[in-house]
Amino acid sequence: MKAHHKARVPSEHGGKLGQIGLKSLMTFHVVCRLNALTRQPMWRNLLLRGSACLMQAAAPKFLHQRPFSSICLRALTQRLHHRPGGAPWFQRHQGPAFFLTHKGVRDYKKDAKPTIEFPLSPVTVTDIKQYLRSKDIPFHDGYSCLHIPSIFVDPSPRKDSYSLFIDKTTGQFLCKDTLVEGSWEDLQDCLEVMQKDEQDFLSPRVLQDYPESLEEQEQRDRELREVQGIWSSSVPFPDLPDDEVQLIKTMFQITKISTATLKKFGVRLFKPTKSLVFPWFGGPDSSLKGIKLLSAQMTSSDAVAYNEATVPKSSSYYNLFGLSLVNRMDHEVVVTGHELDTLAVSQATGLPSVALPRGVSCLPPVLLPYLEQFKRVTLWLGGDVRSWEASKIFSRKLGLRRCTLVRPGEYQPCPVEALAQGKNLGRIIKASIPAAHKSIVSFKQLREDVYGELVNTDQVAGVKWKRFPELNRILKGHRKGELTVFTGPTGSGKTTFISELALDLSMQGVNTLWGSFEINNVRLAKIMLTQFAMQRLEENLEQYDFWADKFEELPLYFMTFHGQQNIKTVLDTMQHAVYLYDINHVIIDNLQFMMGQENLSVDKFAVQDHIIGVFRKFATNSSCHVTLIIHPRKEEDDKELQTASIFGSAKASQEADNVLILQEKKLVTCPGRRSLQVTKNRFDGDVGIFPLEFIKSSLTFSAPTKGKHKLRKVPAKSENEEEEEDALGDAAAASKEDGKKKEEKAEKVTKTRKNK
Ligand SMILES: Nc1ncnc2c1ncn2[C@@H]1O[C@H](COP(=O)(O)OP(=O)(O)OP(=O)(O)O)[C@@H](O)[C@H]1O
Repeated sequence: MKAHHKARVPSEHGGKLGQIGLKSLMTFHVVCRLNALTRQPMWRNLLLRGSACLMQAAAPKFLHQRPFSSICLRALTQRLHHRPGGAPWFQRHQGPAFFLTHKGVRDYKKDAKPTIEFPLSPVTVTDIKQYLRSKDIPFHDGYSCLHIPSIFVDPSPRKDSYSLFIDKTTGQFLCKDTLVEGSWEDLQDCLEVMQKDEQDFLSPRVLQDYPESLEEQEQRDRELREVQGIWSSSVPFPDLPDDEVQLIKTMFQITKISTATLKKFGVRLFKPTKSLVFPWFGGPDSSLKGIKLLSAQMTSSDAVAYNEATVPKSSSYYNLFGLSLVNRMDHEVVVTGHELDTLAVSQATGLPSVALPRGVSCLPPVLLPYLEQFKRVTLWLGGDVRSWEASKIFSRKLGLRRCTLVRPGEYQPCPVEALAQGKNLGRIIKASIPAAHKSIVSFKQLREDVYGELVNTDQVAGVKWKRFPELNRILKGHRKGELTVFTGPTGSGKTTFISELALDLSMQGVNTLWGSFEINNVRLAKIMLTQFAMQRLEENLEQYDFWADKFEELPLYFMTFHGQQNIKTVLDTMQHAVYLYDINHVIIDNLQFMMGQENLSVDKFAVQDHIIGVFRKFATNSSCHVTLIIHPRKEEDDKELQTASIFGSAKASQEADNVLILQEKKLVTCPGRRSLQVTKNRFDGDVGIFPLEFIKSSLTFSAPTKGKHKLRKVPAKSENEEEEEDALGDAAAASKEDGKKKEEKAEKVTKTRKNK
């Protein structure tokens, strides 16, 4: 059971399910409108407003280079399978609009891809409250939302129902009675219309009843059929023969979960793939909105590895599993990171429990209204450091004062494991610690944290790169809350390298936000997709859809800024993305382009220092890693870059936790020889350098193995070059122990060579 949590991360592309017969499920790509906990889309015409934009990799405009307005801000949260030759996304959204008549024409679109706006000037909770007061609208100040009486239901029969929730951070609203939702501006519009026409309420039909396009309808129907098809051919546990139930329970290592619990939560078995089926019931009629399938597989170390797949796809699967069993009067809930954990908590404690749809990777704000009723929320997301970090971040969204956290550890694994080990789950929950912490703490309060860091050193060191083992040896991993400064000579491949570095992390579930100020997002996507597919897709166009579909699955988001930007706008957008998508890594490429050229002539160092300070603060406060690409000072042809070569004052390297330099060996006759040098590593001090081999066809930099590297350099190199490369190779291999020494050796060799 050790690998239990690691195993929970859904396999990159659906894993086993895809291979063993659920092909249609895995390749099922639709434009869907089934975010049915909340979805009755009422989206304002996004193209009317906005400046900058967040965009997910899934957006077809991103992948297919369609013309689009650069002024909209949208985060596409739905899957979209768009084939070249198909109708461009923007055409599909020219569907019928509904017009409200005040202030001229205002159109509401039935948008098949719900988009989340980032307002020009972000709304604050004070603005919302002031506005509500000015309109004489009573409100309750909730944890994450303000609650007001719904304007979409007749107020006369249900006077005290505060069923409309306004997100305090974004202003996004949801009426839980009718499932009408929209932006803060949408709500203001509705209120204005209502008051102008002296109405007590608006019919939700006004905002919902307009036809969707044929294509949208077909896709939706297809998806529903898929959900219903799988559901109806799945068997409820009580209907299965005992020996089969036992077999399945053993397979999933849930022998302690009773059949009664599985029945209570409506879990079924899909026999063709031996998958557990978790239903998503939602909407006012509690109908079936989607399903999650979970398959289990034994690993070589006798642990169980889980693979999961959802319909609709994970980016629009908004099921808080267990919510349908929660009573309106329940004031306490245990939030888990997995459906099986929710079964375990419920069975062992009788407490209401819900599971997050995408585990520890994110808590979408769209779910927050459903958690408002709880006065106490216990977050027990798993048994590893990642779950612990996620619970701290999620508790901020949920409101610190009502949250308590179960600290993972040897004696407190994830709930289903705790149940298997015969632990007292009720006691563990009772012992959970308050999320709100005072700013002055004693060692007594810290000692558990310190102990946790000592026993989980590997997890604390962060996410390991799969393509850059040498970097793992030096930096130990990619950690939240750090600032990395990356530099290298002009045109040396900084963007290309960081693109692969970030891609590697996002393939391991690190939610990533790109701010590419120099090259446009289509070019960037092309580079990343090529690196992802590890081949020239130009020559294999028939494979494009295959790779694009997989690429869409990555938690990658892009700001659509280009060229000079106001730092506050950039920062607001980053903050917004962190709230919406639990971003863990932001890449700014590059500082000089973002600052713009005109600034450089004023007090460029002061401006740069200010910006670096702002990013540093953001990284720390948002527990988010920021990678900042900075152009070097004027490069000298015959000199390697040093930390001091970073453009500006010393602030960049002082503030940074990590300083990385892409070195280009100018004197080496063979072009393209690059190496990556780590000159600062605040985590454990190890520094070092290792060679990179650029593979042009795949645009990848993945470091060659030492043997391979040596083999390659044999024929056409001079003695000195060989000597130098040996030094670099050795430095890489031994960087764990004595990175500094080897680096010196490499430098010495280079210097000797130059002097000659
Ligand atoms: N090691 C390499 N050898 C040869 N060509 C490379 C190498 N790395 C990247 N390139 C190519 O060099 C070009 C410039 O790369 P890239 O834009 O990543 O550099 P950069 O350092 O970010 O540039 P800039 O200084 O303009 O920001 C691209 O066409 C890329 O494919």
